[in-house]
Amino acid sequence: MRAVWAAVRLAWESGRARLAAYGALTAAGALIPPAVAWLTRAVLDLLTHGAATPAAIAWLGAALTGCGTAAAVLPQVTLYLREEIGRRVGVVAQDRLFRATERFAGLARFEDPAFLDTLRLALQYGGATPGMVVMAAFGVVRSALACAAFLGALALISPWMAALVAITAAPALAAEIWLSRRRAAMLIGIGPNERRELFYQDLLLSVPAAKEIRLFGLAGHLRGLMREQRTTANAERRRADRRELTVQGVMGGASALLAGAGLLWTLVETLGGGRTVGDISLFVAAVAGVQAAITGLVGEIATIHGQTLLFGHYLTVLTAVPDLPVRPDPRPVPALARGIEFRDVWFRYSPEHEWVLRGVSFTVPYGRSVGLVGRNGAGKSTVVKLLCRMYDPDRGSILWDGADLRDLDPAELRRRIGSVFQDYMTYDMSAAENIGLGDLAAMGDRDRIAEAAGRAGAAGFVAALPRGYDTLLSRIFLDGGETGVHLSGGQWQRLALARAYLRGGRDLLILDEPSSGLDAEAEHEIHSGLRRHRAGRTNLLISHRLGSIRESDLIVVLDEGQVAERGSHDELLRLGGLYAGLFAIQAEGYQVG
Ligand SMILES: Nc1ncnc2c1ncn2[C@@H]1O[C@H](COP(=O)(O)OP(=O)(O)OP(=O)(O)O)[C@@H](O)[C@H]1O
Repeated sequence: MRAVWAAVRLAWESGRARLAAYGALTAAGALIPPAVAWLTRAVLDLLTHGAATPAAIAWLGAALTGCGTAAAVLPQVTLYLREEIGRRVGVVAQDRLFRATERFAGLARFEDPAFLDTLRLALQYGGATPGMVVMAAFGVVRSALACAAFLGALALISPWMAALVAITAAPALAAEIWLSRRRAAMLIGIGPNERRELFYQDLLLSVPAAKEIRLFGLAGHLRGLMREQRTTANAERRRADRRELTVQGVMGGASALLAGAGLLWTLVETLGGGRTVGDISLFVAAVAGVQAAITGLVGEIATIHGQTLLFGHYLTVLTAVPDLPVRPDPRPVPALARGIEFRDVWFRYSPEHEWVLRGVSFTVPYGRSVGLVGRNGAGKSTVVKLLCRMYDPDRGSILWDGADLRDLDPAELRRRIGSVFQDYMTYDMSAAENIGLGDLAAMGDRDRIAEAAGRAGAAGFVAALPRGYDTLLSRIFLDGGETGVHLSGGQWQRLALARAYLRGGRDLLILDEPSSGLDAEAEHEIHSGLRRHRAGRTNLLISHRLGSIRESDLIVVLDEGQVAERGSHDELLRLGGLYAGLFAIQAEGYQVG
């Protein structure tokens, strides 16, 4: 009932007048068939008893014509309203769902397969279900009204028959509810298969994957995996369809037999003189009408039941507790004055995973540049994600001028940080938008965007694009009928850097492998720029290119989730440990002969 109520409220909030009009027209539509049956009976009885006056026939004819016209027009109007209500509810439901996902300040929810299944079902059914539930609820009212009107008419002729028809509806209702519960369980059960099928579909059509798929000849293999998921899901759907076919077939057959028996009985009674021709006409219409109404009623109730089970996933997402606890009265995030400290930080991505950070402690002092180095998988990017509070440490704390990040509002914290992530985004948007997304306030400020591009070494190639900053950087969309431009990896990386530069005077700049895709000349240029930009700014630079790290005020060496060494470049070389070893290997690689 909670889900039904939530769905109705959603529809109501999406447009009250439309919903009220739909309700009124539905009720009117429900009463037309019984009215027609009753009027037909009156016409037949007047004619067969020879008591018809022209005036009476004219009134009855006019009433029948009115009913016929309404019966012809109302379905079109209600259909339009139904579609319109569905569209409007869909917009509101989608908006609320995505707003709800914005409450997940961290990343953990999006890495939880069970939650992703729920999210997919919420997306799939959240928009359509409220409309369907409300329509079905109106359908219940319409069918109940029609049923009551026909049963009333039938009861006037034969109370026993009316009672019998009403009683036989109970098993049909129970059977339909059972079926709808099974169907909802089936749809939930095949959710993971459908999500995997979508994954293979996306992969097969994805531009970044296209090269490897073609070169390695993976298309057939992936298509097979996709079909496997569809076949598994289809087997479940087929089982549900067959179950419904059997149950509904038995129920339908039973009601047809009942109707036949009732008709026979009335005909026998008519032969004995107990009934009029009008009675027979009303009886036939009433039995058909009651059965249709009960079938409708049962179907609508089953729809409500099944849809609300699925709508439960939408409500689960809407009411899910945030993944990162945010204090109701978070402390303000002051401008950084002393520095950021990792204090004995332990972290793993979930209780099933190994520890990634094991007692990490170091400080990024205010105004200083810190380099973070280590082998692949040492935990460097994890440090970055924790700094941006995408996750909370399991033990220990990260302190912003002494304040635990857990006590700060993540959104406010992030406003103070500029960052280039290792897996930076490439947006299928214009060059200006690709930079402007770094600071929405500067999106319309072409001077600031151009300045950030200049500092990231992107101004030259952006200016050479067909429409400069307005060039669409995408080959998957058209821009005014023209295809966009495809950038090279290094060019994209410069735009990501420009995005970070656009955030300008943030308190902390984080650069995770900002030059990994650049050629030697560009890397030199970017690092000269970075050196100037980093000077006097609090920043953390991660790079495997130790040449770019060496000028950091402090270098922290991570090894298997622990701080193995720390010091300046010269100190670490003198130490002769991991850093010195890695540096020597790289330096050796640049020696000739
Ligand atoms: N989202 C995640 N879920 C589970 N495990 C993860 C996730 N991200 C990273 N890991 C694991 O955490 C460990 C550290 O990864 P991290 O990306 O921090 O390493 P890194 O030092 O940045 O490596 P690289 O130099 O290769 O970029 C790895 O073992 C990785 O498998």
